[in-house]
Amino acid sequence: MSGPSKNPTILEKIYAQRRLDVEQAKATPGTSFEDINTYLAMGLAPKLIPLVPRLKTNPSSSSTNPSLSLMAEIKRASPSKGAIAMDTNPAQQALKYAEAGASVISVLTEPTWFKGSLLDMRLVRQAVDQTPNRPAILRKEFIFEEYQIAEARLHGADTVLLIVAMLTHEQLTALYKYSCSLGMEPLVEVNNQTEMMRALELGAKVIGVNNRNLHSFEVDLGTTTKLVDLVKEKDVILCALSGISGPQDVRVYKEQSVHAVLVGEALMRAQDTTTFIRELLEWPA
Ligand SMILES: O=P(O)(O)OC[C@@H](O)[C@@H](O)c1c[nH]c2ccccc12
Repeated sequence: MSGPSKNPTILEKIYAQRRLDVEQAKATPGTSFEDINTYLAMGLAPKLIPLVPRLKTNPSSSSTNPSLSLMAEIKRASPSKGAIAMDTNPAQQALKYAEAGASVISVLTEPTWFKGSLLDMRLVRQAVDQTPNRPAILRKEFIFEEYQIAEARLHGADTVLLIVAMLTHEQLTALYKYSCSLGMEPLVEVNNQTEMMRALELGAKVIGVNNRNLHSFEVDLGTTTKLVDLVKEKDVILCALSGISGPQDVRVYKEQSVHAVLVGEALMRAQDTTTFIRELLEWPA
């Protein structure tokens, strides 16, 4: 990302803070990059599952009229909404997501604006570990260094988010390769046509279109729709991210052959998570 600007956007602010956080973690005895690599080499990271096949199965995928897959997010708070669900227990919430049929559980690990942590992600992973056909765990984070990817793997992630808008071509390529080398196909996030072209050039197999512009916070569900044609006939799993609140939103994406939706706030606020998920995706009871 370009240097500090006078009126930094929220993405720039988070990025600047995350750089400091990562420097501190790397300088802390016990969590240096060398330590993390040693732990990984010792085989201390929990076993992973591959993202692509997991995204292709959901409670309706064997029916004649299959629905989309769900990436369900654990999100306590956000910079645009403030507190969302401060008292929700991530492990309990994750179990509900798993039992309802989510393919992926996304866990925000950013502490300052999203009030998340690596511990949240680790406990989510432990909670769903023994569930049948467990969901893949996504580290939802602002990633700019290999260190954060190694950390994700050690703490039980199966995949990580890479935000194209935040990374130079060199960074994006290196981080994508590194993540794949650890067995994790990343979710590559784009917000417009130029970014989509970059994701495709990279060879990304799972691409998420963020309907929320991370600089301005504006949400437009049509952002995904506009980019659908660019992945037609390609071996890419296309996911719509952000601002999805009801079955009508999902139905539109289904008609456009979007493969998955990532939902945070609406799930965190739902009174009855299980029923909400079934209705949202129009899955069989
Ligand atoms: O809560 P929503 O509107 O359903 O959105 C979820 C998710 O898409 C959003 O949390 C998100 C998408 N990309 C991100 C990058 C960083 C942090 C958060 C995000």
